Amino acid sequence: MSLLQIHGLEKSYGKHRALKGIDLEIEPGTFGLLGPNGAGKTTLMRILTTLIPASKGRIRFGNKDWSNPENIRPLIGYLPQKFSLYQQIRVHQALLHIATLKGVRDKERQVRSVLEKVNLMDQKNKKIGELSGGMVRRLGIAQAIIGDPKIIVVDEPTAGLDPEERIRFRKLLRNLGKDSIVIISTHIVEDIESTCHKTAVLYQGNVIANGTIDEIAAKAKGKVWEFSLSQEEFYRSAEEWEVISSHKTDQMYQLRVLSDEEPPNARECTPTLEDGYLYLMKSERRNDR
Ligand SMILES: Nc1ncnc2c1ncn2[C@@H]1O[C@H](COP(=O)(O)OP(=O)(O)OP(=O)(O)O)[C@@H](O)[C@H]1O
Repeated sequence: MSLLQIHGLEKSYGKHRALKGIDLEIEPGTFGLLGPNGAGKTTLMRILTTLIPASKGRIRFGNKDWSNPENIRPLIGYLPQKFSLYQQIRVHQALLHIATLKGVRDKERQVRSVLEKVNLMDQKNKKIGELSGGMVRRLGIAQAIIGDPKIIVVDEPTAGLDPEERIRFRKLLRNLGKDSIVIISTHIVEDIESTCHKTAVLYQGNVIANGTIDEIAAKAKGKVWEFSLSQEEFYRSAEEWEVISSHKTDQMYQLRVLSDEEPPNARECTPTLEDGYLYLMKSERRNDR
């Protein structure tokens, strides 16, 4: 399957430059877009899904080019962050309607197949208003994958889901990545870690890192430490550290911190994606000052 190639992509809203020259090559599989609020993730996804045009730059997939959005739309499936459909319509009926809008042939078979993929067969006669939040997200994926799009774009996939639904939904995204490009945009690091092969980190309209999960995690190599403090020490000195997490064991507090220098009595840790991401953010913010 082809690569999705993004070159020199820029987007300005008036004077504000939301994307400042994005270069990315995305291969089949699950790909993460990670970044804080305002980094430009939604803007990039809206351009990818042809909802808005870029100000500059080029996107290509095989011999198809985004300068002609009509040709691109059948390639794309999109699950926006705030997805909803009429509450009174039944699941099966809603999907048939979407299949019609997408001009899909063999609608009944397609709808059956997507219902099976997202595990909603048992709910097919339920009204949308009767579904749980997790089921609505899965219905969102079902409508996105009708018509077999080659590129599936998912915004904040697990926002508002309970832990069990979150796990189920991540598994579904991994499965979709077996035969399409799945782009997942989020600021929830765990979603990317448990779903994606590769990820790009966006910050203020630029890609500041791009690589495998291990490569991004390794950005914090030699900077992540664990050590214990008594309760008294914890209250006195925790503020001095850039704490990633802390938990209490008996009378002690165990801290995981980011630090360029080795703290006293600390043990160096293998960085996770979250550590790498936090270190990248810390470095960028230091440069902004
Ligand atoms: N329609 C618009 N008009 C003006 N500025 C906009 C518009 N849409 C986005 N922006 C600005 O562009 C920047 C990037 O926004 P974008 O929504 O793409 O970021 P994001 O990474 O998706 O953030 P979030 O996680 O908060 O959705 C922000 O500074 C935002 O205020």
